[in-house]
Amino acid sequence: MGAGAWGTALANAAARAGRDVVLWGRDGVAMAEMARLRENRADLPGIALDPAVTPTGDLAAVAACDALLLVVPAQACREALERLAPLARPGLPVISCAKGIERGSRAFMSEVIAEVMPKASPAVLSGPSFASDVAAGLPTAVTLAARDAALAVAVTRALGSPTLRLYHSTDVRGVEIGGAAKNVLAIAAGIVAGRRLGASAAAALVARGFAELMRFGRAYGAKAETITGLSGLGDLILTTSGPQSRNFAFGRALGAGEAAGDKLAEGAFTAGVLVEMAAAKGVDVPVSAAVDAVLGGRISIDDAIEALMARPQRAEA
Ligand SMILES: NC(=O)C1=CN([C@@H]2O[C@H](COP(=O)(O)OP(=O)(O)OC[C@H]3O[C@@H](n4cnc5c(N)ncnc54)[C@H](OP(=O)(O)O)[C@@H]3O)[C@@H](O)[C@H]2O)C=CC1
Ligand SMILES: O=C(CO)COP(=O)(O)O
Repeated sequence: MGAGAWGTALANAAARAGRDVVLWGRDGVAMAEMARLRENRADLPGIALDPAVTPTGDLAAVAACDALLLVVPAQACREALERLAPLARPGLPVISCAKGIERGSRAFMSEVIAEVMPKASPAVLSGPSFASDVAAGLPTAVTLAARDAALAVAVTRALGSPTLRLYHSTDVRGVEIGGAAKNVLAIAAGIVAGRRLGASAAAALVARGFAELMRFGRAYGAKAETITGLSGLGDLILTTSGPQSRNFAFGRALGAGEAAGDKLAEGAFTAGVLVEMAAAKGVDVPVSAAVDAVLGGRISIDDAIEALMARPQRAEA
């Protein structure tokens, strides 16, 4: 469910793993066009759809599947699931591939799934993986987590291929936290690049960003090995590395004083709720808080940088 860049890339990846794939998008006309062209021209131009992928706007075709990959933006997951819920069978594995936390409810995606489809079996797929890389069949490794260990292994087997390697885990919360938080930190890394603060500042940002990701993860029950794994450190490295990341590109435009464009930057939606959740547990997340304050117009970029540098000296932790 979700026929954007990542949904289309995962459809191709699943087909490459030998699955028959239904790719559902909410715009029936666009899906008919995708079926005719055998390409997602808007979000993944130049990549042919695998013959085993069937684009559709018909939700009933989704409900008939053995497993569902939920690949709409985090803030849209609840609405998408509410449309599907009346048609879905009990026990349907629902694998969240979105990277974010729901605003207002402060719910992680597995919690949204459990609320809207209490009889489904939730799982989460996350890790360093640009849609264009996965769609092109470049070697990629991600984590698949489900509280039900057997489900995590089964999905790993169903989606794994010579170019997509999945590691299984039962640390659902840890995998969700890494995917959501790294987007906020990627915006910060982009701002550093856009402001031309230099390679040393960029490295310091990633290291201190990782420290706050660790603290936040610990407070919300993540395992340390998950935060240091593919879905945490791995994805943080990828998305803070350059403008192929939309979150980084969004931050870079902000830092350079340019218009940010209209591509999805999940970190802009997650920053505020992440900072609220950190405050609720007394966790210090200065980089994310600075991003949130800049996005909210409460501080200028230059003042935010100055404030980060002027924080009281402390032991490194
Ligand atoms: N792109 C990437 O490299 C990766 C992305 N992700 C994550 O995957 C998620 C989706 O990202 P991505 O595919 O790249 O984003 P895109 O912007 O490319 O696509 C989002 C898709 O979701 C659809 N959509 C939006 N709102 C709804 C809704 N309420 N109901 C149904 N469909 C909806 C959009 O439809 P419409 O066109 O009609 O608006 C669009 O097809 C994000 O959380 C992202 O962080 C994770 C890993 C890699
Ligand atoms: O999550 C991603 C790669 O793992 C994609 O990052 P962006 O959404 O910043 O492009």
